[in-house]
Amino acid sequence: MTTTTEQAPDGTFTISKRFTFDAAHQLTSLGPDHMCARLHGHGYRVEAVLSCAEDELVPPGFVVDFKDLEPLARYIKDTLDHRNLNEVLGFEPTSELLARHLAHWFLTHFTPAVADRLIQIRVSETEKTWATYTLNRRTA
Ligand SMILES: Nc1nc2c(c(=O)[nH]1)N=C([C@H](O)[C@H](O)COP(=O)(O)OP(=O)(O)OP(=O)(O)O)CN2
Repeated sequence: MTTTTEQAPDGTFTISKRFTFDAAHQLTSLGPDHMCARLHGHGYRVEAVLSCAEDELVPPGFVVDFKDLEPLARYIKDTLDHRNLNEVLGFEPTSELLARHLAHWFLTHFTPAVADRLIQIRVSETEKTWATYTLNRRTA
């Protein structure tokens, strides 16, 4: 039987979109004995995660149109892709701090209709690792 809106369980919709870039970095504060203190590169993956309640969906049933996230792709390509992150970011470029940086950029460059739905930015340097920055959203 088809589930109608009235029969649907109470829940929250979440979407995510993945972006990729290649960059070099070194974590100089780790000290010379740590391999990540040496200049090296990663094929980075970034995921933006957005969420809203059912009554906040926009037609035809989107949290946000995936296409509307294109400015984040452009920022990543223009600013981070094929760069040395130590040269373009003003902080030690760990996955965690990069995730927070991208969340801040997202909140300050998207319209509220999109920015208000961001809940997480996730950054991966390798197949096995992810760092997540989760926004502390206050509910009224
Ligand atoms: N919490 C964090 N730990 C580490 C970060 C980070 O951003 N956040 N970054 C690094 C280095 O950049 C390193 O290149 C990646 O670390 P690691 O996963 O240990 O590297 P490997 O792929 O070589 O790991 P193996 O388990 O040996 O395959 C370090 N730590």
